[in-house]
Amino acid sequence: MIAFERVTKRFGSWTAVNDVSLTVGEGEFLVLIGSSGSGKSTLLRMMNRLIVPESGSIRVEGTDIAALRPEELRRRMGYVIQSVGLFPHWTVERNIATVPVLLGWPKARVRDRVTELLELLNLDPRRFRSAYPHQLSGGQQQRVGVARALAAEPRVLLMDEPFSALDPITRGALQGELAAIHRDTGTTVVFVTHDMDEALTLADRIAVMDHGRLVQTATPLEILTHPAGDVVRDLVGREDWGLKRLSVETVGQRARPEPTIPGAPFPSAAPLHRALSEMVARGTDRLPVMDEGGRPAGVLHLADLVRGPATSP
Ligand SMILES: Nc1ncnc2c1ncn2[C@@H]1O[C@H](COP(=O)(O)OP(=O)(O)OP(=O)(O)O)[C@@H](O)[C@H]1O
Repeated sequence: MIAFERVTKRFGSWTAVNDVSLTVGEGEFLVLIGSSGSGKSTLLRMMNRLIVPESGSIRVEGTDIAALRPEELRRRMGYVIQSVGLFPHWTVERNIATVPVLLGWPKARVRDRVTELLELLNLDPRRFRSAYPHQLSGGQQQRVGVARALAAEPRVLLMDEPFSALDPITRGALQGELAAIHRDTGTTVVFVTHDMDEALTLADRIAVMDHGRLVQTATPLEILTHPAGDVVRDLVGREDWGLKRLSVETVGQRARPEPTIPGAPFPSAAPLHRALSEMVARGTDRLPVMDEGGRPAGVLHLADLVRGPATSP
């Protein structure tokens, strides 16, 4: 879907991105992570030609983007940034409709799409359609920003620290909404963050950057169990490594196929660290598990949380 081959970008004598090769698969959720100044945003902005590399090639769906007009490329890619960047004198509806209007969609189709997106992002269309950005909370503005980026059904969504200015509750809610949108639409997502918990929650694969170089690209579980070096180890953090380890596997992956037991059933899709918290809260060492259809799906034992692949902080 997106292929970087030996891409380098310099600003004067500073090499912001250094000889990076990276492939993002169709429908993949790739998270770029690294310390401040490591080159994440520069790498992301090269995907929609906001920044042009010195050398190397970037192909999107097989086409070298150097051969495409930037506007054409950007209309095919949604882009969400931390500061949202909504047009202040436009209503929510007009903000979301920006690209569909540019593309000449009929009015009724634009209106239906805005309604659909507001509902998808949990914003009541009756209340928010005609509101102006300054009348919205930060979380609501960010939801509108995501809706706007999705408006013309882009195949790629580029997101640069989109939720980092939000409080933890709103941030968690938006992460959940984004994960659902990704699952339901199959949109390819490239997401920049410096928060490892956010990366572990959202990513199919995590690409770790350090001083302009790509130091590891791997699944969340591999990043945790086989970090490529101290840079990755430090990003993961050594203190609550065990809880992070539990956050990348689901209850369903560890539950035993046993007849269910009394008690409120716990969802099999939930991460294991939530099950641990639930056991502590309930004062129990076993939880009945249910699948997405509400059917019994075995029992999770406390002992199941400490078995599994070898660990490596
Ligand atoms: N337009 C520019 N002119 C000069 N230097 C730049 C420019 N843009 C980025 N840089 C430099 O390139 C390096 C990488 O910047 P980039 O924004 O990609 O980092 P980042 O990993 O996204 O950082 P952060 O997490 O702080 O946003 C930094 O040292 C930055 O100062």
